Amino acid sequence: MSRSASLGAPGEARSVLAIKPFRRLWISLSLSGLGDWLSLLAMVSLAVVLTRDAAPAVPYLAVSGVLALRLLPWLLLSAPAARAADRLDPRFTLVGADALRGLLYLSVPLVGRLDWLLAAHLLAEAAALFRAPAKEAAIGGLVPKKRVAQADRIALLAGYWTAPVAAGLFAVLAGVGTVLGALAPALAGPRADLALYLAPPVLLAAAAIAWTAPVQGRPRTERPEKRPEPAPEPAPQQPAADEQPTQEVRTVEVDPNELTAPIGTAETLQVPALPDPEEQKAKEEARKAEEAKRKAEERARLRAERQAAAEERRKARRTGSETDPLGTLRDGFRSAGSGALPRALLLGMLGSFAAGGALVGVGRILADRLGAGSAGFGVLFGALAAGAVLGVLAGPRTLRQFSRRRLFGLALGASAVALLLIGLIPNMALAAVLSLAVGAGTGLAWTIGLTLLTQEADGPTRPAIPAFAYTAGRTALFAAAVVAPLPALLIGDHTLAVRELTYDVLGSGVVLVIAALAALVVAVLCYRRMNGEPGDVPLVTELLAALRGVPVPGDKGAGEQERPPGTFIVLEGGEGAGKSTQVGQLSVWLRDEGFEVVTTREPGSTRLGMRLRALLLDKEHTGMSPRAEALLYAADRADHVNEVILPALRRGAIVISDRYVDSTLAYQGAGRDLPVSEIARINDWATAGLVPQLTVLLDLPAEDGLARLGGTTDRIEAESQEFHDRVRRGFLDLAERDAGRYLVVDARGPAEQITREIQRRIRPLLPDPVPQDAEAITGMMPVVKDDEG
Ligand SMILES: Nc1ncnc2c1ncn2[C@@H]1O[C@H](COP(=O)(O)OP(=O)(O)OP(=O)(O)O)[C@@H](O)[C@H]1O
Ligand SMILES: Cc1cn([C@H]2C[C@H](O)[C@@H](COP(=O)(O)O)O2)c(=O)[nH]c1=O
Repeated sequence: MSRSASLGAPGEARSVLAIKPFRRLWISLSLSGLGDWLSLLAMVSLAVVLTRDAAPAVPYLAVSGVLALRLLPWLLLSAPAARAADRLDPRFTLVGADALRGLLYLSVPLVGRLDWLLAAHLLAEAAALFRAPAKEAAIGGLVPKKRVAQADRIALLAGYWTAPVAAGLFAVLAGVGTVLGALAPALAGPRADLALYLAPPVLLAAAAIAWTAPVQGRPRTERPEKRPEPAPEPAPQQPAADEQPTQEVRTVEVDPNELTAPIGTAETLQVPALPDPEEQKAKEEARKAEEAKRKAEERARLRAERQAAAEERRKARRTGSETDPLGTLRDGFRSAGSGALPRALLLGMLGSFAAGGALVGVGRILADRLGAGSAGFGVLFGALAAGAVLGVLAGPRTLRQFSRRRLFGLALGASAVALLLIGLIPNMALAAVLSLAVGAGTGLAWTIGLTLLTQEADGPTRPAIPAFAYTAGRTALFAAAVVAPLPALLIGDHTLAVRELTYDVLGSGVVLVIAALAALVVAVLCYRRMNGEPGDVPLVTELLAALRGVPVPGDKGAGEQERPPGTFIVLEGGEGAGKSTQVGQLSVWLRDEGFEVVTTREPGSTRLGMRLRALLLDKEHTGMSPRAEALLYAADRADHVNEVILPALRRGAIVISDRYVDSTLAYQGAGRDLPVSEIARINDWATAGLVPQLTVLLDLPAEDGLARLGGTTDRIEAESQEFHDRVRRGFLDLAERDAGRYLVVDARGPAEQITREIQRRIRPLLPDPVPQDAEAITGMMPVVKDDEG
């Protein structure tokens, strides 16, 4: 199955990053992302360090508070912040927000008090909310319109590849700080931890680079959408007030024709001096009237453009995870969460993020209990983030031949088991390795889940799915991280002693065990929902075959041959039922979805078939013996399967055939009154047992279908009304006997409605999503940071 190229393909990323001004902005965004992660780690760590000597409950509450301050402002204040940021200059906003955050985070270890830590963290988080719309505006001003989507995605990636890097740096510096503290007591203490001072310079560097990036210096609300046509004659006078660019636009190194730019100067008429004052006055008045009219038109055009731009922004807001997370969640649950499969996918994805969130929430305290302090937290966090990135990247390539749905459930289960072991075995090295596994399972499940969820969604709601999933995932992760320290506090730490053996029961460990068990239940539920039907190939058989890269033996539906990987769909029905119409509609839809689709029909889709078709339908052969007729149709089919259908299915294509075996069973069996079982046997042999996964029967009274055809009739169409009635009943009998394989549709309805009904039935049969595209979708992996995702 072929799929369209992904936005995130490396070649495309390179081509967007080749735009120098954007590259500079991207470096700034990446540093800002790095600073985000570093500051989160530093604040959580410092909160624990500063409260070490307080009552035992305080460190837990402090960690919970720090994490809550990352979640709540984003959830509740993003929309008003975005509205305010729309009025600000994007460059100043980017620079100001990062510089302010840098200074705030620098002040926190210097002041060294929990109350200031929380206040500064809140202010910094609030400042960060202004960055998302500014970033959006900046990107729009730096790259050609057609590249904006790619640039957005690449900017988003900056938000999560930086996570493991930040955690690694944090762990190393925290380790170095510990060693220095041991060597020189003056360098010990909460304020001396080097890792706490890393975020500020990184954020300040991000601000400095954003300052030098040629970001278009105008608020988003004032950015015109289109470059105007140059005026035919340059005007000597000033344009009207609302035509003036609000600020000078800096030159950027991209194709100027593709960029947005300010409205140009107004056009005026050159008026030659005339000797006759009356005539001159009349001409002057006409010129003024003309000019007033032109200005009014220009103003109306500008107003319409602004309204359209504002409307576009409002629409974007509705799905904007960064600018309206609450709205995104509300709309997303409504559109993506209906149906058993989407619900199971969402439950699994959010469950695994919540489990990962629990690890983030108790990670710092757990690392302390395991004697690894800030460095240990950095390692746990880094392993979790690196695992998630690996899971996302490897997801599409993992066990390509294995069912994605089963793999989704298995990835969730593996992640839950790894978390369970972290909770049960209090060992830092093991916890680090297992955190990597938790992250990888979560990342893998995320990739698969998001792709399946997108595939399940209806066309119009589809584009909003990644933003929704990202917002929901991030909310689940942070909500779990905020809550997790609280039960850990209630449970407390205990030591169990059985003779000489002791076992440390850590409150944070118990929380992880509880989270893991909940995640395991979710994994089992999802696996059962995803696992297809009874009679499917057993899991172990499929897994072993996928690991060895060989076809699955004994797969359901295999006849004399192994079942090819593609999908075989047949449309059946009487004359004029609308089969060709629906084949056309379905192929357009599926090609749009990125699948390779082969449409075909019987009789007459091969060279031999064309000759057979001519023989069969030619009225010259009226009275042909029914057995000869059945055999000729079977002969056409044998050639058709061999030449067209099987090769396409082996390539993994979706084959949609207009008529197949059931037509012979209905026409020659019921219509000509031949024994249906004998015809079935002949056809089974002719097709080597190839049975479609789905047969759509378009059911229509025979006279209605024949009336639709009009014009001349062929040998079969010209048969009596009774013959066609028997054919119709023949089809309905077949459908009744094999209901699982059939979809019977009332073909009297409008064609569009029929298409939708068939689409609903086909969707679950579609092949598992294939890698390349999944990468485009999974660029939305939720991350713990805020604005770049
Ligand atoms: N749902 C529908 N409602 C009304 N007219 C329809 C509908 N679907 C198709 N038609 C019209 O009916 C005629 C026959 O449609 P179509 O060729 O798709 O049917 P068919 O089943 O492939 O016919 P045949 O049996 O000849 O292969 C065409 O003119 C088509 O535009
Ligand atoms: C496959 C098949 C077809 N027929 C009949 C049904 C139709 O009258 C023609 C095919 O023409 P269409 O308009 O292209 O559908 O052939 C049949 O009698 N038996 C068959 O197996």
